[in-house]
Amino acid sequence: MALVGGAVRDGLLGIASNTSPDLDLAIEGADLQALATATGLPFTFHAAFGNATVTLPDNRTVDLIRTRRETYPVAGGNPVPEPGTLTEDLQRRDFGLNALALVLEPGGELHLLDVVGGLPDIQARVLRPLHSGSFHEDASRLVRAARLAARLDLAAHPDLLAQVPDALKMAEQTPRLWAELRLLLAEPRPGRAARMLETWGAGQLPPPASLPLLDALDAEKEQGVAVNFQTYAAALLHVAPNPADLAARLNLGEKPAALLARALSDTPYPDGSPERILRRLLRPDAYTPLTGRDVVALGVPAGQQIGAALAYLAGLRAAGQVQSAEDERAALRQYVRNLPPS
Ligand SMILES: Nc1ccn([C@@H]2O[C@H](COP(=O)(O)OP(=O)(O)OP(=O)(O)O)[C@@H](O)[C@H]2O)c(=O)n1
Ligand SMILES: [Mg+2]
Repeated sequence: MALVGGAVRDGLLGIASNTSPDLDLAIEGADLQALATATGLPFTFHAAFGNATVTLPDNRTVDLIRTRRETYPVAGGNPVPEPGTLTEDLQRRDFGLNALALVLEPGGELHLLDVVGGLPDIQARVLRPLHSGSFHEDASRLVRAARLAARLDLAAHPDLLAQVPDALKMAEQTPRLWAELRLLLAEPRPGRAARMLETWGAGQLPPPASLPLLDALDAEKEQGVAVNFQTYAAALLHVAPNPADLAARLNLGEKPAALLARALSDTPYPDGSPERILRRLLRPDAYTPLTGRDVVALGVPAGQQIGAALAYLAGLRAAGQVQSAEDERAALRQYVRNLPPS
């Protein structure tokens, strides 16, 4: 049994594992459904690969992985697994620094297994694919590389850069690439990850016009503003040539499009809300229209007249006759003067 993947990588890079809370355990020749059942914890079993994901009481997950070889009958599609040794399992992986294993011997002792020359990659902080067909077979690795490079301050090895055109060629027919692009939006700095892709010659994978927006959201985050996944996704949709198509590809659901519509509306939202964060970026000249309370303060009598006054303002706004809250106040003062005496 061996600990593999992100936890080993992050440990060797000296990064606290809270950036990668999920553990991957590779196990040779065992029935992982039986093993997961024996833990007494809730789990899901992935029959195609013989893997099981166990959920710990604190909600972290442990992936139990049956060690395997992989072949790609159709490039871009899912690999076909065959049972294999731990060594073979490490060799099928994406990058040198993700292919290290901390082996737990039956006697309890631990040792680090490096069958792909991953340790020098850790030292050089470099992302290196394990063979020259890596991105052709699985183009999603390009986006994984950008996510990791942005998160962990890693550089691209020349072997990676050489394969960028292969990944771009295969992008359309690699559903997993779009799933990784969705994950990119959940990274700590999605704008930085998108810029990595751009630097590597793959700036077209996210809609290119989105890069300044993603940068701006990263900058907000840097300032301590809470910018969530939905906000990044909405920004991406705003500039996508075909938003519905992109939302479907990235499996974004309805929420980001709905958030975008609210951000672009005139409805007031509290400071610091996703709607306001986006509105400030997408419509820098937008202002907060007057509300019922403002209207009462300006002398419109409570009751039905408030709705009528707000509708009057909405009409002016739609006609482009007011451009600021001050314009609205001025228009409303006029409106109040012209009200019939009650
Ligand atoms: N297309 C992929 C996806 C995953 N892996 C391997 O599976 C491991 C676990 O994958 P995942 O949990 O997605 O990524 P981590 O590297 O663990 O990074 P993190 O969880 O921190 O994002 C990776 O390290 C890598 O060895 C791979 O080789 N090719
Ligand atoms: Mg992981």
